[in-house]
Amino acid sequence: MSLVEVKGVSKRFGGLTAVSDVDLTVKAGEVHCLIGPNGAGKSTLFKLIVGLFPPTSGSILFDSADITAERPYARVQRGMSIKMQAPSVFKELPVLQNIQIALQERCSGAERAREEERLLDLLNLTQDRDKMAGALSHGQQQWLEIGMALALRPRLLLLDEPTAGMSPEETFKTGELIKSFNAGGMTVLVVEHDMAFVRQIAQRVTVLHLGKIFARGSLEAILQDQQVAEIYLGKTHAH
Ligand SMILES: Nc1ncnc2c1ncn2[C@@H]1O[C@H](COP(=O)(O)OP(=O)(O)OP(=O)(O)O)[C@@H](O)[C@H]1O
Repeated sequence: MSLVEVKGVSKRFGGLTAVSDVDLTVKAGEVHCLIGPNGAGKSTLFKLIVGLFPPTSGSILFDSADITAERPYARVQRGMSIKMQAPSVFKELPVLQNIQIALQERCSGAERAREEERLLDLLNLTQDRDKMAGALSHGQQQWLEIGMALALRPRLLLLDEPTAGMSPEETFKTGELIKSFNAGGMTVLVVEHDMAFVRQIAQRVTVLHLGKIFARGSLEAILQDQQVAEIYLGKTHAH
């Protein structure tokens, strides 16, 4: 079953077509990675799916409902949760309070207390619960923000370059974290540059290039495609 269907979507900024007639399906229960060289249109497509931009043309379905005209908050209510590229935790507040803010809409009382503990444990932040979020390492801040996105118990978790600025160890831990959410049934769509990370987590991959779908399938199949290697892999190391 498809959870997200992007149908013939384009996005133009003045004379520039950032996303051009894209069809993309994210199946329920999969980890799907969106890859491609700089400027390929990945972040734009991501923002179209979460409703931060309206498409110039085309439609977007979530769980078979047409959400093309819906605002981001309505998409969140349907079960989407997003983590943008730069961490945006409340740095001047303790870790626990960041989690509490994220949970306040969904639960209260004893249930909230249980959820706080579950999330802190999942993110490996139990020891750091009273630290100011701004005092955490960059990787831990990214995890805290992923935890805040998870507080909504989304059906679809959308992550834009979740490993940006992370050490290889932090990147690996992030991959294991994503795999554990997915094992619990969550669908995950990730924009990512780091191919080792994509290999660690992706069940299916879509390659964007110059705003168009260039290839899709398993990472193994895509890596055997010479053209993908030329347009993407040759450049990714320079990123
Ligand atoms: N708000 C905007 N206004 C005008 N042009 C934009 C806007 N957002 C993106 N673009 C342009 O659209 C194209 C695609 O950009 P986008 O950020 O989606 O690519 P990307 O694949 O995410 O790149 P990167 O890997 O560098 O983040 C680029 O040419 C970019 O300059």
